[in-house]
Formats: sequence, C-alpha cells, structure tokens
Amino acid sequence: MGAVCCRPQPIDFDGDVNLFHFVLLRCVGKGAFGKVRVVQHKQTRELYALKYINKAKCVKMKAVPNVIQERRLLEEVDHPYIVNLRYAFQDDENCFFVLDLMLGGDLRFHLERLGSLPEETVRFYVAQLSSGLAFLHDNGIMHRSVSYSSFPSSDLPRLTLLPIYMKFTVYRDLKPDNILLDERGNAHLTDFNIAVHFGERKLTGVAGSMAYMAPEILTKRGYTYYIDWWSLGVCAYELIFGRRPFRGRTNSDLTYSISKDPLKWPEDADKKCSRIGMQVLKGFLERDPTKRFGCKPHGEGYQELRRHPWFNSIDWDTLESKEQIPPFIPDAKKANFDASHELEELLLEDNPLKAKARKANQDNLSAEMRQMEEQFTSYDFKKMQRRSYYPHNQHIISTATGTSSGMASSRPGTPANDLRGEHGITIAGNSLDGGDSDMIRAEKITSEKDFP
Ligand SMILES: Nc1ncnc2c1ncn2[C@@H]1O[C@H](COP(=O)(O)OP(=O)(O)OP(=O)(O)O)[C@@H](O)[C@H]1O
Repeated sequence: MGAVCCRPQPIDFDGDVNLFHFVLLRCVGKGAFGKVRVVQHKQTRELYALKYINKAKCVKMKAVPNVIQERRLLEEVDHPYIVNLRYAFQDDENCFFVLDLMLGGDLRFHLERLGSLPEETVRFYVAQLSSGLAFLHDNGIMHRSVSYSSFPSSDLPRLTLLPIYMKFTVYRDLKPDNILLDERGNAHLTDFNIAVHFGERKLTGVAGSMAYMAPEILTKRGYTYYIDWWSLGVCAYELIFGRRPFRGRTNSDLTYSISKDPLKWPEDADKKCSRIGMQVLKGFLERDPTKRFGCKPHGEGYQELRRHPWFNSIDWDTLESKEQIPPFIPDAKKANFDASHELEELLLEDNPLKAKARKANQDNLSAEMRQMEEQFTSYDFKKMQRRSYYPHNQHIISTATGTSSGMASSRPGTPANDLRGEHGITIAGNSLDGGDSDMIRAEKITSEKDFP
C-alpha cells in the first residue's frame, strides 16, 4: 500500500497549465519579489525561464497592479528581441511567468566583467533593441476597441468615422540589467513591470531607473515613448565607454546632470568609438525629444535610424529572423549568471519552490489576494491567442488603495538585500494621467568605473 502513496500523480497536460507541468532546474536570478530559475516542460521538453513572485510579498509592497499589468502587457507582445511570455499561472503562494530562456546572461553581468564592450558589438545590440522598441511603440497604434457588431447597421457608415483609440506602449526601464542575451548572443528586452500603454495624453508618472531617465520625465511636463530612445543612448554609451554619460552622487545631482550637463566624452573616447558612432550616441542623447534620434513620429524615426551609415554593416532585412551571427557569443561553459543565486537557494532558502495542489476553499482571501486571483489569469501560448487588454490595461487599480481617479498604487523598490546592490531607494510618484504606474527607482551609482 505504501508504494501507492508514493507513485507520482499523473499530469494532466490537457488541463490548465500549472507548476506540475515543469521540472524545476537551477536558480539564475533574483528580482524584487521572487526568483528566476530554469525549468523544463515535462511534455515538450522545452527549456524556459520561470519567474515567480511571492503573492504575500507583492501585497505587502503594494505591487499587485504592477504584476497584473506586467502579465497583461506580456501576453500582448511577441517579438524576436523581446523575452516573450509563454505561460502564466498562479498557485496559493506565487504568481508564475514562464518566459523565453536567455542563457547568455544580462548585459550588466557582461559589462561588469569586461569593463566595456567593442563598438561593433554595441551597434549590433542597438540594432536588435531598436527593432524591439519600434515594435513596442508601434504595437497596434491604431486600436479599434469599438465593437461594430453592437451597433445598428444603419449607423455603420457614420461609425467608421468615429475616432479610434491611439495606443502606444512605452517600455521605460531600458538599462543593461534588463537586456538579456540568448545562448547565441542576441539581445532581448525583459522586465515589463513598469511598461505601460497610453493613448493620446502624455504620461507624467516618474518611473524607471534614474540614471537612464530622459530629461522630460524629470521635468514632469509630460512625455511619450521618445524616452526609450534616450535610455537606449545611455545604455549604448555605458556599454562602449564603461561609464554613464550623466552622473551624480545624489538624486538631485543626477537630475541636474541629466537636465543640464553638456554631453562629455571620455579622454580615450576615439579609441573606443568612431566619430559616426559618437554622432549616433549624441543623437539619442538630444534633450529636445522632437529632435532626438529615433523619435520622428509614425515610425519614421526608426526608418531614419535604419538608414544611418553607422548601421551599414547591419542587414536589416534578415535582422528579425536572427540569421546574423552575433559578434559576441557568450561562453556556454562559463556560467553567465551570478552563482550566488543558486548557492543561496541551496543553502539559505527555507521555503524552496515546490509544485503544490491548490486549496479548494478560496473564500477568505483579502481584497488584494482576490484581485490577483481574478486578474492574474492563466495563459498558455500553445492553446491561446495573444490578446490586448487595452484600454482597460491603462487603469489597473489596487483593490486596497486605488482611488476613483484610477491611480495605481505605488510599488516600493528592490529590497536592500539584492545581491548585486544596483538599485537604491524607491519612492512613489503620482500619475495624473491615470495610465502610468507610479514608481521611481532612484539609483545609487555604485558600479561605475572612472576613466582618466
Ligand atoms: N528569461 C530569462 N532567462 C534567463 N535569465 C533571466 C530571465 N529573466 C530574468 N533572468 C535573470 O534573473 C534576474 C532577475 O530578473 P527579474 O526580471 O525577476 O528581476 P528584476 O530585473 O529585478 O525585475 P523586477 O523589478 O521585476 O524584480 C535577471 O537579472 C536575469 O539575470
């Protein structure tokens, strides 16, 4: 009889996706609310990254709307240079994102080890990331959310003239930490927890990592997705020269530097970057967003970027099919992850992740737990079509703290025990447009290297 109790339960692959469908492998990263580990789907044998977020911690840190927003936005996008969502589900303890696995590590990891990257490598990443950003920005720009079938047919000629929703997506968190390489060395955008949709009204909420924030975010007069091209410029500069273009010891020094300091180049800049490359960096780091490189409206900025001579070596026609050989191939033998994550999991974790059946009774949940239960819905890329939640995704209100203006509750920052210690204080900001999750991650400049 004893053998019966130990026999593994059959797995229902036809039912909703859950943690029993995966073999849990090594731990490769740690985020603000949970961890990231490699998993293998037991039926397809495909490897993925499993990002899991502790629900109680998420409620405590008032991050429920952010997690739901990230889940919804990720369902919507699918692009070769974005870390795409493949499955989403939850159990009593955690929310789970199953994502494309990136075995090459993040660019912060490589930058810290190498000091700086060759211009040619950075150009390749900038091309791939530009393609990802242009996709996000343009993603369904015109979004018809009127269901024509709900109107009498006599109204149809008039209805075709109805204004249609303008919809843009702004990523807002571009930095080397959020650029992941696959095992072949292709760069991908990840971490969509402060990305947001918006319509015709500009965004005003202060969100992102301060060192990468465009000046128009800091002046609080409203901004659009043009900010992402600025952040791409900061990243490219940092990757090529090993230090950021604008720096400050305090938040106000950094704000001043981003808003006012002239763009300076390291003394040995011309050894690391061609004149034409510097022209591109300067173009991204233009304070006036209407003159910024990449920012001409209706996708023209991206087309202009593709035609720029700095990108002559890039074959744009095959870029998205990943046929080009990346200039830097991460060494598969050396772990491209901080080994302390796995060690910490093995030695210090007192509640290791384990697949558990759900409790039948969900009656006594707090308002936020219920919100997660209802809105962090399951997704399975093999069985479901991707869908857009817009315009509803704009106004995710925390059940506990939301106001009638639709303001999302604030999300405090990365805990101090983040092993890499890259993010410092996080404070809440307020969004007047209601579509902007409110978060600022001010950054301690701890990992900078100074050139003479
Ligand atoms: N798809 C992936 N494949 C491989 N490693 C990943 C993947 N996603 C994340 N990681 C690793 O896990 C680390 C933590 O990622 P995660 O997105 O959870 O944390 P984070 O950047 O701090 O975001 P958050 O603000 O959501 O906590 C990353 O820096 C990366 O090294």
